[in-house]
Amino acid sequence: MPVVTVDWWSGFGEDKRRQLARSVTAAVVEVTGCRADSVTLIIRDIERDHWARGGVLAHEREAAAPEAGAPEAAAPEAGAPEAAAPEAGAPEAAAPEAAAPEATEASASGSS
Ligand SMILES: O=C(O)/C=C/C=C(\O)C(=O)O
Repeated sequence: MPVVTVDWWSGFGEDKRRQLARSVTAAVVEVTGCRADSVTLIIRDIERDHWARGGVLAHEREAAAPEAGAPEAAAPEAGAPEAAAPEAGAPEAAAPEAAAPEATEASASGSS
């Protein structure tokens, strides 16, 4: 009975929540092999004044650079703003294969 929680900024509408529910559920089913009706998704809308990164509240960061982080301004259909321009310090941007367990398994099976 997998339970997935997504915390994201308030502003996405019901269509986006429905799309997220379908996509996340499909991904969990694909990965685990469980039934779709056993997957629970909890979506929590967080106001930007209750969200801080790097010690700065998001609404204050947005006020300083409005185009930098608002999902509405960054075409949410295309994915998170970070997906389009990963930050230099993000581990997944630096070496995605290093963190993937499949890479280790593939190497192990290939060498035996
Ligand atoms: O930059 C952050 O700290 C958070 C960004 C969050 C979103 O873009 C979102 O929930 O849509």
